[in-house]
Amino acid sequence: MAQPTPPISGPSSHQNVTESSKKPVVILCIGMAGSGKTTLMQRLNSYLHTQSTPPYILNLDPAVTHMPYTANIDIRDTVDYKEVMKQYNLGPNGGILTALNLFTTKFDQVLGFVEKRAESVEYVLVDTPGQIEIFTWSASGAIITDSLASSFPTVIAYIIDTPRTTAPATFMSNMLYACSILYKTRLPFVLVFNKTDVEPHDFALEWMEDWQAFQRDLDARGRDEHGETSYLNSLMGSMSLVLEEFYSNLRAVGVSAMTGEGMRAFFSAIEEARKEYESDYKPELDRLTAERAQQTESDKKDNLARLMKDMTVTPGQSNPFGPHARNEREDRDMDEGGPDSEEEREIQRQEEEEAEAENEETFDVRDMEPPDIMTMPTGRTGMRWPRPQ
Ligand SMILES: Nc1nc2c(ncn2[C@@H]2O[C@H](COP(=O)(O)OP(=O)(O)OP(=O)(O)O)[C@@H](O)[C@H]2O)c(=O)[nH]1
Repeated sequence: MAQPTPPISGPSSHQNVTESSKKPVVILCIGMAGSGKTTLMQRLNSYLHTQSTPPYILNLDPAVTHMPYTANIDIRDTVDYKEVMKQYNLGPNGGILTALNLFTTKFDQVLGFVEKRAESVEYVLVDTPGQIEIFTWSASGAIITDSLASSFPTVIAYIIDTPRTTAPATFMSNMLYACSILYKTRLPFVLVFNKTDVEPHDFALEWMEDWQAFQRDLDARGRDEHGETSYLNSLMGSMSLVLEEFYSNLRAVGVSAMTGEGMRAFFSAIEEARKEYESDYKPELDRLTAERAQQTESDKKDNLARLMKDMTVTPGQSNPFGPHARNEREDRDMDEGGPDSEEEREIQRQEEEEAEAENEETFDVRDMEPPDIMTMPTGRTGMRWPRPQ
């Protein structure tokens, strides 16, 4: 497991930034309901203020009733999820999801605002809906995550309620969920064991580092009356072995949103995750973008080739443009200085004569002196102008 070392000083000390790392790091706070996302957001916000690097804050939870910090952009200012529930006849989860969908349609504008502040902020904090699956398994959640990740170094902070994860089964469920989010987003990941003021997270670190320790604790708690391990325990034991690989790619930190403990370790882990974004995620993103651009270019060429082929007629086929495709004929006429058959030349001559005659008439009429109405002779018709030829 990747263990961050506490930094010498706070986040403002990251002076040796490269050109690309000048962009703010987006920290997406994701976690089960009640894990402490909102409280942690408040703690991170106040910590960053003490470090003189106030963050830019986005709130994507339309149902949050009490927010102990002020968000720069708040979904609740755009969509009222209760009104959405009423209008669309939805339950609370449907209302939250629809509100998020509606907000996502304007997310390019949100990105624009964040980009405007990119030079002046180091961190963008994003709070997500309490119902974790609304964000992690919805199309709008994926669009928001991808949009942020394609514009800024983006890191997932997966927040875990430590006191409620001491049971091996709960721990395993939580880790499997984290694993699914990691594989879905492929973004750098930090496991944040929150509420360490109530329960230190050492047990979790031990379970993650040593699957046998997990197995031991599992066995100690989960034997039946005959002293045998249950099927579920064997399954979890096997899974912990499988998850070793997953753990080895993670950073885990313990924090207390309540007391502020662990903030330096948290930002140190975020900095490592940012580097991982630059070294792993960004090149892959650039490669995919280049690949897509190349694909679009080759699609364009294919379409053009197909179009040209469609316009070229084979003998016996009718062609609305005559014996040659229209553009081909025009090109040929221009290249060769005009039509080559006697008939075509005659047609062209007639056309030129007609055009000339027309021009002359127009010229005559336009260039004549306007008549003096008073001296104009009037005849039976009263009109002698223009002068008859
Ligand atoms: N002791 C302790 N309590 C905490 C800590 N962080 C959060 N809490 C408490 O946990 C409860 C849930 O915290 P929230 O911040 O509302 O959690 P949330 O994940 O935003 O909740 P949802 O909005 O429902 O998803 C609150 O009662 C907090 O006071 C912590 O570090 N230590």
